[in-house]
Amino acid sequence: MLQKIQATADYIKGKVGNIPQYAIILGTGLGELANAITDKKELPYNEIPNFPVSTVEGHSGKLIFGKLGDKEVIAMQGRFHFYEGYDMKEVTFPIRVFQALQVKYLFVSNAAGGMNGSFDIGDIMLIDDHINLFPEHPLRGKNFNELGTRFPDMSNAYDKNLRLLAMEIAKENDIKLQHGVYIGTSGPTFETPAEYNYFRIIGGDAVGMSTVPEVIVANHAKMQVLAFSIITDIGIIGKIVEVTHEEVQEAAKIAQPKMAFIIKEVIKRID
Ligand SMILES: Nc1nc2ncn(CCNC(CO)CO)c2c(=O)[nH]1
Repeated sequence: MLQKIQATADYIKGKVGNIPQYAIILGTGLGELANAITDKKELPYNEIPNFPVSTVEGHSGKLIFGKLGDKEVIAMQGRFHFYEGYDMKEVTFPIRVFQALQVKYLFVSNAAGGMNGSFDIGDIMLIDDHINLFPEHPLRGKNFNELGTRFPDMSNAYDKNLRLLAMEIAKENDIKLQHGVYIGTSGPTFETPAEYNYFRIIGGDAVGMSTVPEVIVANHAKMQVLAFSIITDIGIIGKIVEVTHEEVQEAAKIAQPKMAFIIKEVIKRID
């Protein structure tokens, strides 16, 4: 695995030269932030050795290098999901490549179902913490000490200082910013009413099918992580809420400019 990671990192370095320390994962319907990147260089996933290929509508499948404001960034336009059939090492392979490229900060976005009654569709939820309900763990198996420790600490998986900065920026710019716990599930089915109630009872504020594996590996790699969910539908305990991928994409599009602004401002103010 280490050879594959290094070969992919070397390929990317050969293609784009200097490597930024900021990486962004753009989730469903969240391509807006990519439009804000200037001096772009794009690498389609299918041209990058060892990279999986995204199969989900709304996940175009390319690495974008460029500037967000005056900071160099790497953006993943399209991510890999466990439900597509990739194993957790494949789902998180891009994070290992970012680690090999010396990326220090990972910004993650996703579309998620709201479970907190105070949320509205289109809200942005700053992720404070997660509950991992995936059936497979990205760190299961042999641990490579050069990648990280066997038993990583997860007490600050969503970096507190970055979260405080994001909240400060949202307040300064009158952007409503919810916050809460993200529940990561395998999908591809949306949750049943009983699962929905279970997720809420165990402390979830939003539910989705991504983010948790990437954040675990990013913490293993000692990256600082900041993550947001765009709330695309709101379930209410006891009320059946029908969800479609099209509605998810539509709702995400509405909220993404605000999320893009916050991430851009956070990157601008770091260091
Ligand atoms: N209720 C609910 N609403 C959601 N909106 C987005 N997602 C994340 C899943 N996203 C999939 C399907 O849109 C595409 O990756 C979910 C979810 O899992 N549950």
